[in-house]
Amino acid sequence: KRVAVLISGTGTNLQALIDASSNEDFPAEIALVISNKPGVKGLERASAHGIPSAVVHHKEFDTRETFEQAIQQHLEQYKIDLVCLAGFMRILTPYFVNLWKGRLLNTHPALLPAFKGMHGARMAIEAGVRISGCTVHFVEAEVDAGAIVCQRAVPVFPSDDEDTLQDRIKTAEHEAYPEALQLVASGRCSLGSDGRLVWQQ
Ligand SMILES: Nc1nc2ccc(CNc3ccc(C(=O)NCCCC(=O)O)cc3)cc2c(=O)[nH]1
Ligand SMILES: N[C@@H]1O[C@H](COP(=O)(O)O)[C@@H](O)[C@H]1O
Repeated sequence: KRVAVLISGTGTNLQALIDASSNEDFPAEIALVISNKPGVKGLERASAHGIPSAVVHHKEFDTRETFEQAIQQHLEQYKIDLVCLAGFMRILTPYFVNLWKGRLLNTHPALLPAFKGMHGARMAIEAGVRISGCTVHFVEAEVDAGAIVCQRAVPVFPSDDEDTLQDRIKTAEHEAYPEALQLVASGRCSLGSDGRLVWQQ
């Protein structure tokens, strides 16, 4: 499967997917990286591995749909089969989500359905939970609400602040995302028409 990874920043999850895909038994190759922000570290990671990349800057478009159409053109050009959001921070409209239903994954830095939104680690600290983690899920129009493919739990220590917890969560994501991509790219896991996860026996 040809995979495009959409980023907005440092790209440590992108790096984890690149590293996992370098094993020839892995059922996916990272064929394209798209960032909505120029000059981010994730773009350097792509070029360091000879992976084509593009910047589609959302501020250059009048509407969300035209921004997403520009992304779609790159995905078609590179014959992409699956899209992975990895720190991609723009909400996608139903236009894009419906084009990629069942072929669009995201990683969230909390154990969904808890702590939806931008600041999963911060909300866990504020809530005083003792366990948090990450969730890889299919992307639906409703934010952070798609069928869950993989989750990893991490402990929350009394000494933790948002940064130390976010770091531990990222380490868990770097295991969970390749596992989730493996499951979906191999066809082991898919999204049912009822929006629930389907496991091939
Ligand atoms: N439709 C759909 N699209 C998404 C886009 C990104 C992410 C990543 N997680 C995200 C979760 C929340 C946000 C957010 O609230 N950003 C501030 C507003 C930015 C903007 O105006 O665009 C961004 C990414 C998840 C989803 C999702 O679950 N469903
Ligand atoms: N949405 C969150 O943003 C972070 C992106 O990190 P990176 O992959 O760019 O290092 C990840 O923790 C992801 O869950």
